[in-house]
Amino acid sequence: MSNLKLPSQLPPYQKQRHKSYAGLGGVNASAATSPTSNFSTSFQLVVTAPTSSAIANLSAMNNGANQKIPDGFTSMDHQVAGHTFHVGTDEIGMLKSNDDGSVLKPAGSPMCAAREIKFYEQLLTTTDKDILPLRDFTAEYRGTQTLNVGTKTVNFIKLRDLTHGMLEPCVIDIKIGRRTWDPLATEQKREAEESKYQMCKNTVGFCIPGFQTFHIASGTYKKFGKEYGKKLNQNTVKDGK
Ligand SMILES: O=P(O)(O)O[C@@H]1[C@@H](OP(=O)(O)O)[C@H](OP(=O)(O)O)[C@H](O)[C@H](OP(=O)(O)O)[C@H]1OP(=O)(O)O
Ligand SMILES: Nc1ncnc2c1ncn2[C@@H]1O[C@H](COP(=O)(O)OP(=O)(O)O)[C@@H](O)[C@H]1O
Repeated sequence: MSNLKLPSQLPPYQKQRHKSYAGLGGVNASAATSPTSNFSTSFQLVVTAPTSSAIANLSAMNNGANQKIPDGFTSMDHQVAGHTFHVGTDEIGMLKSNDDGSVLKPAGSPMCAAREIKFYEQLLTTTDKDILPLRDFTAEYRGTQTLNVGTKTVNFIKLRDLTHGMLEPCVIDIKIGRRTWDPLATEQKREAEESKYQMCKNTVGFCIPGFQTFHIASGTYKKFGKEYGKKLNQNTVKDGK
């Protein structure tokens, strides 16, 4: 019999080992584990849901360039995929709030933002027994926040940082599903999506846009990006090599 015990003060996301879940639309799952704490695995899921025009208007502010990380925020240390913030370029990416440590994700295109926000808002109030279990697989939603970034006004989705409190988090972003394009996607987008991660998506039904591992012996991280993930196949994906 094992005498290993979970520390009672760990937040819920560190107590659970979750399964992955495939939803109706596109699904991204980010998992974070820390090699220096027992049983600390969590998943963050982003499930797309139908659009809403009110939310679409909110995110419509997100067009254009920006050059500066707003005061009170930093770029994310442990981001393994998705859009990243590059000071001096037009690219807007994830931010981390200095006050409560929340992760701020740029709301993106109006349609994607609307779906993502609607999903999180539905999840707060739903009584649907098919949707409720997703709460256990999803980062805590903390609303939206509008920031002035350079000369632009940008809307962000605010989430709890799944790596919060972890000293050396190992993180993986898993994109679930064979089909990663939207029913309303253009032919061009559809073709682009179908040409990526083919060997994984068509066989195991998911792909890995990025991950990082921490090596205790050397005290360093190893990061693997989307170009690495695109080369994985049904065999190599098992070990990530
Ligand atoms: O070009 P890539 O390879 O970075 O593709 C982006 C995707 O990254 P991936 O390679 O699938 O991990 C990326 O996927 P994630 O959001 O990272 O899951 C988006 O699909 C992105 O499209 P959009 O700009 O949000 O409309 C995709 O961008 P587009 O090239 O379609 O504009
Ligand atoms: N709640 C979160 N906590 C910690 N890291 C996160 C969280 N949400 C996203 N990330 C990090 O940001 C990356 C991009 O997030 P994702 O939701 O996939 O964005 P996008 O939809 O732009 O691809 C993930 O790979 C992960 O590293």
